Amino acid sequence: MKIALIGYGKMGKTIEAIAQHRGHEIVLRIDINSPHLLEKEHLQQADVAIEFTTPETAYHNILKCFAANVPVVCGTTGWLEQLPAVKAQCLEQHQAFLYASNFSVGVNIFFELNRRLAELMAPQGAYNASMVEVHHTQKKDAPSGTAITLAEQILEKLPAKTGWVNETTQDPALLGIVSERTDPAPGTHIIQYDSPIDSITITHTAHSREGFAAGAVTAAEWLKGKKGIFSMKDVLSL
Ligand SMILES: NC(=O)C1=CN([C@@H]2O[C@H](COP(=O)(O)OP(=O)(O)OC[C@H]3O[C@@H](n4cnc5c(N)ncnc54)[C@H](OP(=O)(O)O)[C@@H]3O)[C@@H](O)[C@H]2O)C=CC1
Ligand SMILES: O=C(O)C1=N[C@H](C(=O)O)C[C@H](O)C1
Repeated sequence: MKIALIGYGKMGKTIEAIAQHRGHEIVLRIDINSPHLLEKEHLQQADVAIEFTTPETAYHNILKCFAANVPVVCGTTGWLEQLPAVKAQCLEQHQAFLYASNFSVGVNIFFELNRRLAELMAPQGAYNASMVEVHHTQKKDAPSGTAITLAEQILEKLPAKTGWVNETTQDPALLGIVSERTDPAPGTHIIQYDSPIDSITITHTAHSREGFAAGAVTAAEWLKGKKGIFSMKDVLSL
């Protein structure tokens, strides 16, 4: 498969190594210094584009892929307010788009555990839910995209919580998400349910970026030749 890498930073380089190891060819490496490579005549060399850039640039890059008729796998976080517009454009232009706040198999299983745990906790008024996410100091967004996905799942299942805040809170109606930045930290997410009697904690710890990158390559392999809007739930049949 021919892959265009949009964003050639920590994730772009890890994806390159895994994709090449699996026999794929990287036909374009696009970073902030090579915006001309986002034009149709270059992008259409690729079977699929994998986009890991910045919150400010993801939206524009994805629309460039649609314009070139290239399916796009996107892992950039911190631009969720533009996601509905991207999905609308994808459908209108009959394109293919797969977004995940986290591509690792482990986190996608953790998402299922989180949903089920919140469901079990819904009638248990004695417990208060909270979250901690830990990432490296170069991370631009907080809370992490993964933390927002986890929070949305909890809000869907726990009627006691009506919103989330990116700090500790004494308000029982709010889910507090604490963001810690330290090095090295590829990504840790901790969900806690505390009562006066006991606590339940579930944790996912990434040991490197390999899981995210391998998942993104798997998603690209899966997306090639498809049209529509997809997620890792489709790829992993969860
Ligand atoms: N969904 C998931 O599983 C994961 C998502 N992420 C997310 O992926 C994103 C990237 O992470 P990471 O690789 O660690 O970050 P990096 O900062 O290491 O890489 C981002 C890259 O994007 C480049 N870039 C900036 N603007 C543009 C542009 N307009 N066009 C093309 N490239 C551009 C940057 O170039 P320059 O350095 O020159 O500015 C840099 O090389 C983040 O949003 C992060 O949260 C990260 C890990 C997993
Ligand atoms: O920026 C990162 O590094 C990561 N970002 C994603 C997120 O915001 O959730 C996924 C992973 O946690 C690493």
